Amino acid sequence: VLLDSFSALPRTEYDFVIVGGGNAGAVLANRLTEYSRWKVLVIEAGPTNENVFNSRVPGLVATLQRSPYDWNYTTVPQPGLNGRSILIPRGHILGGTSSINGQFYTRCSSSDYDRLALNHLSLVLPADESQAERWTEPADGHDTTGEYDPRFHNKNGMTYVSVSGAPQAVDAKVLEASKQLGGDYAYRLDFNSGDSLGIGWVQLTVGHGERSSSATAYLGPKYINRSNLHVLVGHQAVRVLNTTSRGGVPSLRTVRFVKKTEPNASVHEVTAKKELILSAGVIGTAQLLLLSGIGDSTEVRSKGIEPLVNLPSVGKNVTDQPFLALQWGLGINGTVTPSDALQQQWLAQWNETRTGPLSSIGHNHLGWVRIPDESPVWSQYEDPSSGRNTPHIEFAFNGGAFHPNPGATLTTVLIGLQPVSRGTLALNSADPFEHPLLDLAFLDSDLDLYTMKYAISSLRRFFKAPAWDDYKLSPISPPPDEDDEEGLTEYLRNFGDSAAHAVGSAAMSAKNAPYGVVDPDLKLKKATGLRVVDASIMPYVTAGHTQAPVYAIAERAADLIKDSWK
Ligand SMILES: Cc1cc2nc3c(=O)[nH]c(=O)nc-3n(C[C@H](O)[C@H](O)[C@H](O)COP(=O)(O)OP(=O)(O)OC[C@H]3O[C@@H](n4cnc5c(N)ncnc54)[C@H](O)[C@@H]3O)c2cc1C
Repeated sequence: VLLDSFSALPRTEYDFVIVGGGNAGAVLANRLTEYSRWKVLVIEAGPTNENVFNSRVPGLVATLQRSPYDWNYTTVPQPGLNGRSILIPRGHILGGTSSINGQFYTRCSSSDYDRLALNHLSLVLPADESQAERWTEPADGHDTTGEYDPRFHNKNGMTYVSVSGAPQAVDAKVLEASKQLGGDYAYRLDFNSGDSLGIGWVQLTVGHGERSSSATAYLGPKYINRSNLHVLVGHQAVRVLNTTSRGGVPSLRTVRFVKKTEPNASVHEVTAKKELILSAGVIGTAQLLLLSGIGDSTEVRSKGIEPLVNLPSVGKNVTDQPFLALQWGLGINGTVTPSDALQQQWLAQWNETRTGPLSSIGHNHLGWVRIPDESPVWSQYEDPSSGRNTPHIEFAFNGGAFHPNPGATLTTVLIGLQPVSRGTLALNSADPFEHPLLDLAFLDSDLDLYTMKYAISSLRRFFKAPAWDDYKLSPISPPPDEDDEEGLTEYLRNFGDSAAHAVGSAAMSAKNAPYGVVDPDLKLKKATGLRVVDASIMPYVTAGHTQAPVYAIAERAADLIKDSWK
């Protein structure tokens, strides 16, 4: 049941209280209320996703950033980006970041999951993740034979996943170049099969032309209206409280929260009889832990907060992937430049039939490449990837127009998938409404710089395939040549950005490890009553986009929680 005021809550004790109705939180809300005797409350800071039109239309994704549905975080000045501060979006809406993200569905590699599989959190690809997936046909209903491998997909899960339903002229070029070059660029029938290397068709969390988020899938009408589920939107958790009077191991089952629009009005508290679950995301979860005195005791005390659990790893180890967009002009006649009139036409088509360019996101292929084993870089650095089926870099191609003719420009996105730079999240102050200090340490490591340079040169090699000849591609604001090491470094520092895949601020570690925030069963170390389930628990970023791994973690966590209490 969706609620927007504390006074509408019938009780202040629930079996489970989940902070954050985001990508992971919505999964838990659904799975834990499958037991009708368990009463579950979700506290979500953002508004409901219902009737947020731009979140429903896949192709309007860019309009959700810097909107009321985005927390609008900014990093501190990044030395690796020549002192620039960059925007870090996060979903501030039911469904969390799955309601505002790019909708790419990338499971990453099977060895990424093996590496996450510390003891109990044994994620099996695709078993755990596939509970999330509801494979469906693309919006345009085209024949998808040869565009994915049905052996790896599940039609009976929750979140719609489909290949793109809006073809572009550039698609044929990408495939032809892949065929001509082979090797690193060979066609991969399905990069969500556990082996992701090569170039293949994108898979998107889109069903019947609409975004499928954790909110539309796991909190759709037949779930959110369960009488044992209350979803309180517009309320922000500000502190976790210790309810043990006896001293000793803290019991962290009570959470304090306020209505976002009236932060100085009443402060409310609810208690979980069984567990309090933090699913507030890589930024929200770590900030809430620190605000509660859970973190490095000296650091929290310096902000005027009484230390509660000394866990110095809270807010450390934050890992995000560097990103670079490069544009290429086409030296041919007959290209299409998207205009307002075209956009209106596309919108009308979407409104009428849920088809057309806005039923997709502009990227129809992704490429996944490894830095070769014989690269001299490996004599200096350890390979940060989880295994030999795992890429170091990703390319995405956006052809600029959904038309028989190509767009006037081709945009390529490059991502360094396995960064070794590690950042931090720290409190700015004890005020829960002040954004934390977010330092993602982009391009601090020389290996991360090398990886991005490798991505640029690999992309240039791809564009040397004869398939591209008749497009007469010319780079717009191009990076310097390969042999200009310093110029390339400067270019990356001036134009590098975030892929928005941060993880690791409340990382999982082995049970008796002297570092880490949660045990492999995702319970907070040195306390009882509290689990963390979201992207913050990932000690490494998986080699791809992070929503599919978050679904897998949340589904697995739901099973662990059910096993503990049923
Ligand atoms: C712009 C963008 C594009 C992306 N594109 C892709 C993509 O195409 N494919 C992909 O796989 N991944 C993508 N990602 C990453 C991916 O979506 C996220 O890693 C993932 O969804 C995170 O899930 P989560 O459950 O950890 O957090 P979230 O989904 O962010 O959930 C956290 C929830 O907690 C709420 N919250 C936070 N603090 C509080 C508090 N104190 N009290 C109450 N509620 C609180 C938030 O409002 C939010 O709803 C993208 C990310 C961004 C930002």
